[in-house]
Amino acid sequence: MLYIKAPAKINLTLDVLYKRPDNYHEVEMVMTTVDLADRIGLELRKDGKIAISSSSGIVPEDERNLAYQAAMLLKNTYQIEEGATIYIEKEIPVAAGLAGGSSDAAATLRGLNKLWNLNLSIDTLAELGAKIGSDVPFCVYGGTALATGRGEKIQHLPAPPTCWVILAKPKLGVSTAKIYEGLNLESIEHPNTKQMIQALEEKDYSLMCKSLGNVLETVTCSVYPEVGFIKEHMLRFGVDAALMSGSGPTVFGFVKSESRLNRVYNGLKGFCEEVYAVRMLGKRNSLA
Ligand SMILES: C[C@@](CO)(OP(=O)(O)O)[C@H](O)COP(=O)(O)OP(=O)(O)OC[C@H]1O[C@@H](n2ccc(N)nc2=O)[C@H](O)[C@@H]1O
Ligand SMILES: Nc1ncnc2c1ncn2[C@@H]1O[C@H](COP(=O)(O)OP(=O)(O)O)[C@@H](O)[C@H]1O
Repeated sequence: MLYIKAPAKINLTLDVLYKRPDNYHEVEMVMTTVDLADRIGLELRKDGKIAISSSSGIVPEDERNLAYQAAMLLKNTYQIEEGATIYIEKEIPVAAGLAGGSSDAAATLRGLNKLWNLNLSIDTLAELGAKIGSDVPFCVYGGTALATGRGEKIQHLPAPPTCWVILAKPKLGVSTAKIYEGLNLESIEHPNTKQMIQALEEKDYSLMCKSLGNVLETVTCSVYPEVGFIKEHMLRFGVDAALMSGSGPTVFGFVKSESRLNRVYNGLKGFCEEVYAVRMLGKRNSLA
């Protein structure tokens, strides 16, 4: 069995520039991977079938699964006769703004590239990934990047300064499409993407904290007040900065010291079931 790690992402910034004629939004986002990851196991099948099984209980195990779509895309594009059984050990909360499905699809592309001896470059895998979802190309590369277009154009950036990341997910799932739809383009408060990039280049922790911003946050908070409630409490318990990731509902916060990490973690655990304390990953994925 071949195992591939599929890490979650967080959005350090998420800006929307305009709505495109194809109904996607033109975005500008700084994204980075964190050490909260699904594990994808891949096994060769001689019968040509793609089969999915998952530890989650809630993600679909058929053609709706993004890992299944990734496998079929590779199989059809390169006329592969072999198949694969794909085991998904789910650690990343589902529909949480952490790109769990996209990361599973990206890991499947990287893994099957090896299992089926395709020798495709990472850029080719990222290009294919864009056909599955806007976040898949970033997840193919991992690390830290500026994503533009509908999210599929990737420019690599330096890793963020080291710190702890606390993630808290209220008990609800969010539809990304609905949140983008709810955005009022006239009243957007744009984050300072350039300043965030400068913070990464200079490894300036406090500038990174100051530059966090996500235009979807107010939309999700107005539909789900729990998200704002969690963010408020995270800040009150002592994180240096906090923000909702992607379309939500997960909120992340940064701290430097382990003692503060414990205080925030324990405080949040009092009323939120799903809380994680992880490190940024920093490093980009290599080919499997
Ligand atoms: C908001 C973000 C931020 O990283 O992440 P999540 O909250 O999903 O993790 C992404 O833009 C989500 O990317 P992803 O989840 O891959 O989206 P897709 O499957 O491509 O699109 C789902 C739907 O979201 C809307 N969408 C997505 C991307 C984009 N740039 N503009 C959009 O309007 C469209 O309505 C689309 O039909
Ligand atoms: N491998 C997968 N893991 C998680 N969700 C998946 C997967 N494949 C398809 N999905 C579907 O994709 C939707 C979004 O899930 P996910 O990628 O976890 O969230 P987000 O887009 O908020 O980051 C869910 O409704 C889920 O049913």
